[in-house]
Order: sequence, then C-alpha cells, then structure tokens
Amino acid sequence: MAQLTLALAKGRTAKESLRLMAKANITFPDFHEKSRKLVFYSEDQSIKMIYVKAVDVTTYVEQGAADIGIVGRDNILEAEADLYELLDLNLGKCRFVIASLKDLQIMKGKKIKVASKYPNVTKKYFSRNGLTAETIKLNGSVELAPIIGMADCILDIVETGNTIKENGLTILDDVEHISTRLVVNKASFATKTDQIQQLIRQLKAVLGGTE
Ligand SMILES: Nc1ncnc2c1ncn2[C@@H]1O[C@H](COP(=O)(O)OP(=O)(O)OP(=O)(O)O)[C@@H](O)[C@H]1O
Ligand SMILES: O=P(O)(O)OC[C@H]1O[C@H](OP(=O)(O)OP(=O)(O)O)[C@H](O)[C@@H]1O
Repeated sequence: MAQLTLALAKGRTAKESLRLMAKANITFPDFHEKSRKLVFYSEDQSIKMIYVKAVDVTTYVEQGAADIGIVGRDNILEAEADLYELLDLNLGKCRFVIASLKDLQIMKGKKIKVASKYPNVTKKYFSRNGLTAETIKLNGSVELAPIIGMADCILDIVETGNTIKENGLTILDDVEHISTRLVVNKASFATKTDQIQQLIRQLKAVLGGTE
C-alpha cells in the first residue's frame, strides 16, 4: 500500500493529536517534542508525518504535498481551501467570538473596525450579518486592539475565557464552534481511498462514539 503523507499542526493541539493516533496504534517512535526534525515515520512506515505550523496545514494538503492534515477548524475556515473535511477529532475545542470593550452598539450603515488573526472569517461574519467592517489583521494579542482604541471589536478564539476577562472585554456574539479536524486532499482521496478510509475507521474507533 502506498504511504500517506500527513501534515500535523504544531502547537497546542499536537500532543493531543498524537495521543489520539497512538490510541489507534499509529505511533511515531522518533517523535520528541524538543526535536528539531520536521519529518517522522510511523512505526509501520504507512504514514510519513510532516510537522508544520497550524496555519500552513491546509496549504500542504490543498497543494497535494500532504494527502491528509490534522488542523483546527479556525484555520480551515480562514484558508477557504478546496479540500475534504472528513472527521472531527473532538479535541482543541474552542470557539470564535466577537468581543469588545463594553456593550458596543453595532449598527447597520456604520463602519466597524475589527481586529483579527482571521480576516476572511471576519469579513464573512460581518457581510452575512449585513454589516460593513474594516478588518485589521493582527498575528496575536488581538484583545489589545479595542483597549488601545485601534479597533471597535475583535473576532478571536475563546477557550477558557480568561484572556477576554483579564482584559476587560465582553463577548457580543458567538460565531462558530472550533475543534481539530482531519482534512483530505481531493485527488488523494480518489487515489488512496482504501488507506484513508482505513485511517478514518481506526480513528473513529478510538473516538468512541463521539462521532
Ligand atoms: N485557547 C486557544 N487559543 C488558540 N487556539 C486554540 C485554543 N484552544 C484550542 N485552539 C486550537 O489550537 C490551534 C493551534 O493553536 P496555537 O496557538 O498553537 O497555534 P497558532 O495560533 O497557529 O500559533 P502561533 O502562536 O505560532 O501563531 C488553533 O488553530 C485552534 O484550532
Ligand atoms: O479563552 P482563553 O483560554 O484565554 O484562550 C484564548 C486566547 O488564546 C489565544 O491566544 P494565544 O495564547 O494563542 O496567543 P496569541 O495572542 O499570541 O495568539 C486566543 O487568540 C486568545 O487570545
């Protein structure tokens, strides 16, 4: 059987993703969190894993450089990539919200300044609500933007709610639930159907009826 290339998102969901695969008997013996290596092979050599930035996973998969990817729905929505999203791994759970300093009055016809790491998601949210928004792209510490008066509100991820709370912001709206997903390159799904379906079955079995 041909080998599958998997792009795994580095960062806060990597450990849990690897733990889930290990439960499904897919282990990467050479993988160590502190290793600087970027390519790892599963014990049975059936999977070649490339360890990449979360924001880049969909690019590797869409380009066909990886057959499959494990990445957060936040990055999938932002990338608007042409790929299949086939399984919810039920980890990395958080949500997209709109938050501002106080009860900001969002009015139709008034242009709102929104800071976000996710400009595409932001534009879509405001346009489907019939609102006009100017998006300011940031790469982190997004909660700062309303505090220093650079934006009226933010579209960002909330998990525990601590960051929002500690910076005196309030949630105005829930936008979308996020969790980590398995994505698949469309051509790979046609040519490596059996391997991909086998992997999905293995993962589903250990997700224990949560799918
Ligand atoms: N509290 C959280 N904040 C951000 N992402 C979270 C949180 N909880 C779960 N996630 C998920 O974890 C993924 C990876 O988050 P992480 O912060 O490691 O990546 P990143 O934002 O791309 O990293 P970097 O700080 O290098 O830009 C996110 O894309 C999201 O799906
Ligand atoms: O609800 P909480 O549990 O507080 O988590 C949410 C925070 O975590 C993320 O930031 P991250 O830690 O990735 O840092 P960043 O600001 O550099 O993106 C996210 O952008 C929020 O700021």
